Amino acid sequence: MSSQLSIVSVETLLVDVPTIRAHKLSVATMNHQTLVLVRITASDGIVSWGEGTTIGGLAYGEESPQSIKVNVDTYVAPLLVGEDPRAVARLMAQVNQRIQGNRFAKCAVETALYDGQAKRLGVPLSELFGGRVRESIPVAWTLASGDTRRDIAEAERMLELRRHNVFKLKIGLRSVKDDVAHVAAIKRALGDMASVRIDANQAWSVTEALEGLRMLADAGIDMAEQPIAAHDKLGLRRLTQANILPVMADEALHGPRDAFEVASTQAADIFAVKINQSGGLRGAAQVAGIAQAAGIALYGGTMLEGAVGTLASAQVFSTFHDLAWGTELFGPLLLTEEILVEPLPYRDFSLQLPTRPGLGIEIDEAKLARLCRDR
Ligand SMILES: O=C(O)C[C@H]1C=CC(=O)O1
Ligand SMILES: [Mn+2]
Repeated sequence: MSSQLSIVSVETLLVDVPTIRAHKLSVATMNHQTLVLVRITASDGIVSWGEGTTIGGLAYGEESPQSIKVNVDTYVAPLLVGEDPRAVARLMAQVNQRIQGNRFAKCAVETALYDGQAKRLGVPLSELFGGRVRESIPVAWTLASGDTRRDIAEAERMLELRRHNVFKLKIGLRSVKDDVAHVAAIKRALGDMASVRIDANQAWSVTEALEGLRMLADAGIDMAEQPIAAHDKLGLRRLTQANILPVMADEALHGPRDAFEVASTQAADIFAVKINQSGGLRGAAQVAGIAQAAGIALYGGTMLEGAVGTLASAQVFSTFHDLAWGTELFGPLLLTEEILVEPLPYRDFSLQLPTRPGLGIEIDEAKLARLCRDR
C-alpha cells in the first residue's frame, strides 16, 4: 500500500454496567454485564472500536472478560502496533496463525480494524461484507426474569411500545414440566400477537429434550434453541431429525468448522450466528455462508454485547440474503447505562441501521471513562 500509515495503539477497556433486572439463564444469573472494548488508534487519527463481550464470566464460554483483556494486551496488540491498519485481512491472518483459540479477543480486534478501515473508506462496515440487503433488522427480546407474571407484563409492554413481538424464553433451571408450564402460560397470554421461542442453554438430556419439544410444540412454541450439551452434535441431530419443532444450534457453533460439521450432518434447522462465538465478523459471515449452502436458516444471535458488538453484528447480519428467524440484537436495551452519544434506534420491532461510515456509532468517551474499571 502506498502512503505510510500505522497503528499507534491498541487499548482494552473493561466496562461494568448493571442490567435493568436480573437476567436468569440456566448457566448464570446476570445482574450486570462486563463489556470488553478494544480501541485502536491509527496514525491518520482514525479511532475505531471493537467488542469481545461474553456472558457470566466463565459460565458460558471459555474466555472471561479478564482473559480477553490480558490476551489482547499481551499477545495481540504487539502483533498490530506499527502495522498498516488498512491491511485488515493480512493482519487477522497473522493473528490467527500466531494465536490459538481466543475467539472473543480476535473478534474484538477484528471489529475495530474493520470499523477503522470502513471509516477510512467513508462507507458503512456492511459494504466490506458485500453490502446490505436491508436497512433494518427484526429484534427479539429475551424474557428471563424467572417469574411468569413478570415476564408476561414485560412482553405486553414491549408489544405496546412496538419494540418487540418475538420473545425468547430462557429455561432449564427448573424441571422440564415446570419450565413447559411457565412457557405455555406466557404463550397463552400473548396468543398470536407474538412468536414465542425457548432457549434451554444446554440444560436438557436428549431424552428430556424429546419430551420437552413435544410439549412445547403442543403449547404453540415456534422453535427451540440449543436444548442439549454443545458437544453433543449427534444428539442435536436426533432432535432435529425427530421433526417436532425447528431446532437451532447456538453453543454448538464455535465458528466455520463446527458450522460445517453440523451442516454436513443436517444436525440443526437454524444457526444462531454470533460474531464473538465465530471468532470475528469474517468467521460469522463464513458460518452464515455454510448454513445457506446447506439449506439451514439463519438467526442473528448475541452474547449480550453493548452497542459496539451489537452494531458490528447488525452490520454483518444486514448482508445475509435470508435472515428468516430475525435477530436478538437487544443487548444495549438490557443495560442501565448508555455509552453512545445517541442511543440506537429501536422501533417497529426492529433496529434501524445507521448509514454513517464504519460501525456508524459515536461513543460517549467521557461517559465511558466514568464507567471504565480501574480508571
Ligand atoms: O443465546 C444465548 O444463549 C445468549 C444470550 C442471548 C440472549 C440472551 O438472553 O442470552
Ligand atoms: Mn442461546
